[in-house]
Amino acid sequence: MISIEGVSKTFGRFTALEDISFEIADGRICGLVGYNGAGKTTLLKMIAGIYRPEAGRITIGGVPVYENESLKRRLFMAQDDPYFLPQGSLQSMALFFSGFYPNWSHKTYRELVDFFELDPEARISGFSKGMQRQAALILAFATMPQYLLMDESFDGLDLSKRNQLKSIMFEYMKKHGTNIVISSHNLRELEGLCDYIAIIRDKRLSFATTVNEMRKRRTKYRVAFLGGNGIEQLRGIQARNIMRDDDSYIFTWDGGADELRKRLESASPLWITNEPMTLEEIFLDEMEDKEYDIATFF
Ligand SMILES: Nc1ncnc2c1ncn2[C@@H]1O[C@H](COP(=O)(O)OP(=O)(O)OP(=O)(O)O)[C@@H](O)[C@H]1O
Repeated sequence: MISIEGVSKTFGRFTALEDISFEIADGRICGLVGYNGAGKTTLLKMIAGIYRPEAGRITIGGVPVYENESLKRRLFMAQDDPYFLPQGSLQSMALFFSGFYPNWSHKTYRELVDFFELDPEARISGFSKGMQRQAALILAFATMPQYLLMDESFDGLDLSKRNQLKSIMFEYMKKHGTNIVISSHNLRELEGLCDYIAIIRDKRLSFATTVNEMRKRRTKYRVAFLGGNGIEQLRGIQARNIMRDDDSYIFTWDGGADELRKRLESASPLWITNEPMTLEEIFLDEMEDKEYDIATFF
């Protein structure tokens, strides 16, 4: 269990994160989501024990992680800008990591090198961005971490490699019941992968919940009105993200269909249907972006 209790982080006078609290149970794949600059990397670095929180505390399996050497050897953070030894190859990195991580598996390392078809003797700095990402992931999994923190790990990978990475994550999770936290600003990437989501917004935790609960929070409806127009009624019931689509409106609303039918009665709805929301739609709905009049920019 990863437990984050009232955690804040400042850099000089700048507050990056404020009073974050949530728990990630063992065996979960948690998606840490937020826009650019939301504080995802900062939080991951605190979970990894790289940064010390100014307030609050983070424990893993009940013990604090900061300056906890033995815990850090069972945990791996696959950074967005992975570290490699200067002039390092996969082989030299494997040697380097095998000395630090007691669970290092040379078998897993060899399997993954073959799987990704990378040359273990080549200089990693000569690899493309996507290949460097793959090299970092090979090393990450070969340390056989009990806790795996992944910062934007899908970035730079092509579609087939992304799918392969998802399969590897599932397989690793199935065999080792590890705890994986993956940050992303792309919910589409996390669909079908994560069973727990934490959203950071304006330096604070917006919410952290299971994906099932998240889907129950909000429903996307489609409604058609007799006579075509019902926008005022929809605004009146605080429908969100209202969009017109031919003769119907699509919007999100927090309540159930029966209640909605009752609330819209005066506008004579012809029919009301609901549709499943993707994680991305729930995220965008939650973020409620400011509206800009882009036409005035130029
Ligand atoms: N070492 C640092 N020194 C000063 N400010 C920092 C430092 N690291 C992060 N910040 C600031 O903290 C905020 C959060 O940054 P962070 O990298 O955690 O965001 P992020 O959610 O990972 O963003 P992105 O999706 O763009 O990678 C940003 O405003 C950033 O400028």
